[in-house]
Amino acid sequence: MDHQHSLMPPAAIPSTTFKIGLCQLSVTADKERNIAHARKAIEEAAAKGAKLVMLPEIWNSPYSNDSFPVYAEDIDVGGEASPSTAMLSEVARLLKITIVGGSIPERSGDRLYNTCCVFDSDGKLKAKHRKIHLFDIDIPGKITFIESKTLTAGENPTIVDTDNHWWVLAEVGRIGIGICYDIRFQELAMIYAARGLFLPSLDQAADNQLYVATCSPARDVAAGYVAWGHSTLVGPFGEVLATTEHEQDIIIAEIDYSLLELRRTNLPLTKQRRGDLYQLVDVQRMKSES
Ligand SMILES: NC(=O)CC(=O)C(=O)O
Repeated sequence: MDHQHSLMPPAAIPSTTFKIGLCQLSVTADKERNIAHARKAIEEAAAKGAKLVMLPEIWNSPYSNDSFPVYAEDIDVGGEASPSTAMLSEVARLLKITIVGGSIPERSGDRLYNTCCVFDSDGKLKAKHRKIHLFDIDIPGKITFIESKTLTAGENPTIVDTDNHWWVLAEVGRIGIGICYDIRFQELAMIYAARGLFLPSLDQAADNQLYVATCSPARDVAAGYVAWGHSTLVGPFGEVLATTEHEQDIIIAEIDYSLLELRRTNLPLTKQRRGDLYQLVDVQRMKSES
């Protein structure tokens, strides 16, 4: 008897759909509470069927230059040095879900980054995206925020290929990661789209024929930086599939790959692009191929 063959899973056709959960979290100065609170929200999203769960930017700490060094964690060391990522890894493994862990302040040597960790359904750290475009802005009379006072910019776009376990019966596809201000730089979404991406947490859904999921902290008017809320899932025609208001909330919505394929067939933008007239250079790919 061919034992290896007998261990093969029964033939199953993976579903083209899966549910995503966007956890619009309230964030406080109490880090332990923030971690427990995020865990509860992830569990709730998974209980509602989400196979991919997303958190907002800086969910374990107030969003301020004073807080980043105090709340920062050494992700590479892990364990007690990084209670936030330890929680994400554990809950991803226990619930068999993929987590795009918003972002937390990361300490690496003498540098700090604004970093998103992605965990697969075995709880393994699949990718770490360090915010590429730092939020250095000055709107007179309204807001000045200079992230580069404390943070260092990341150097790479991040694309994650998630698992496709036969027992899960749905993969959550190829994900491109962007953190907040990264969303404003369309070249990043274009690079992600050019790499055949399914689901970036970035903008420009219709232009690049992608699903786009954005996840914000809940609005807190007493905070130093007041987030907008309104976490949203947008489909490949630019259609808003699910959204919310300012308050804490969990959005559960469906992603369907077959729709993505259909849209790309209906409007074959990739084939019609006039690469002979203009070109977007993927520096990361060029580096890795040279
Ligand atoms: N926090 C950010 O990075 C940016 C932001 O809030 C915005 O682009 O607006």
